[in-house]
Amino acid sequence: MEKIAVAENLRAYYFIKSGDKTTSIRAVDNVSLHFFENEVYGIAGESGCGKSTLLKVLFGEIKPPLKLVDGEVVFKLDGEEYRINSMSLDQLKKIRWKYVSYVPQGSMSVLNPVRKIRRIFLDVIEEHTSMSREEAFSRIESYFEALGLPVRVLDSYPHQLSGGMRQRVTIALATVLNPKVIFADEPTTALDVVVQRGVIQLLKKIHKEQKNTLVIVTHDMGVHAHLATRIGVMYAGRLIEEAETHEIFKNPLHPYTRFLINSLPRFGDRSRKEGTPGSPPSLANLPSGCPFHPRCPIADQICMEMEPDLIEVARNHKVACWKVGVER
Ligand SMILES: Nc1ncnc2c1ncn2[C@@H]1O[C@H](COP(=O)(O)OP(=O)(O)OP(=O)(O)O)[C@@H](O)[C@H]1O
Repeated sequence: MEKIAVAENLRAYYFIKSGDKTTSIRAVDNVSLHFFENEVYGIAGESGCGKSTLLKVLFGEIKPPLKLVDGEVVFKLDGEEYRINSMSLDQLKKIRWKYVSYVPQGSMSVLNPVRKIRRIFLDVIEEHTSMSREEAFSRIESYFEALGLPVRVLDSYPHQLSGGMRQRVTIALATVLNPKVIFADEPTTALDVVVQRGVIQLLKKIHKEQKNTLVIVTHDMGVHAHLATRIGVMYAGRLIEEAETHEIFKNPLHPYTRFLINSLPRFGDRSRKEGTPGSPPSLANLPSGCPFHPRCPIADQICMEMEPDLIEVARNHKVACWKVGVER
């Protein structure tokens, strides 16, 4: 399988000024990963672990107070290399939508409230292709039909749609030009379970037909189980475990990953699920050693003192934990 994007040693911090003091929030800290062509890569972890920030860095959307302190992201698109963190906004615009697209958290932010949906699609197609207006209209309608979305939605304004339909329209918009890579940030959050299922089916359908790379951020391990080929688990701005999805669920090695999986409700099990005790640390003031140690049931002295590296402990299975192989 070919790699379509490689990120090395990413460090991205928010620098917050208050008086003459500047606090750095280390939202992404030394993250290296890659994505293959035609895979679904799931980024998991609780709220505040740095998932959305990582997605922004991967997409090249870095604005103050966020700053890329170290590392770079390289995409390989149609045989050309793109070092996106050193590209100008104009250069980035040329690859966005057509090659790399982004579904941000909250579907309203990308849908212009004063334009009908058809017009919003037309704007994107006209800006990024040389299609005639007629071709664009027919492309939009046939894409809606292919995705099983009602064509009448095209004549609505965003606020006239339900939250679930808006989210599906946002996903359709991000994929209408058949991009090679799609980044989706919490696409199912804040939707009820039935609507969530529709959004997951839509993402699956698009991925199956377009064979692009989908990178999906969600705290919901159930969504990852349904969609992802591989999963990277984030904690305190770091990648702490990465493996193929079936391996993560069958053999989770990091105690944090086990917590995430154990807190998933199981079919037919009505017992109350235990969440992970405690909450993630402040990224402005991390504990010493392994950042998970204050919440970890198996932490010992070394975990309090030294941070473990992310290492490959089995084929395609990486974990950052001192205790792996010592105690399960
Ligand atoms: N614009 C910002 N300015 C300052 N700090 C920020 C900003 N955006 C995010 N942060 C901080 O960066 C850290 C990581 O946030 P991020 O949104 O990346 O996490 P997340 O895992 O995606 O969580 P969520 O699902 O809640 O968005 C958090 O501590 C958050 O408070």
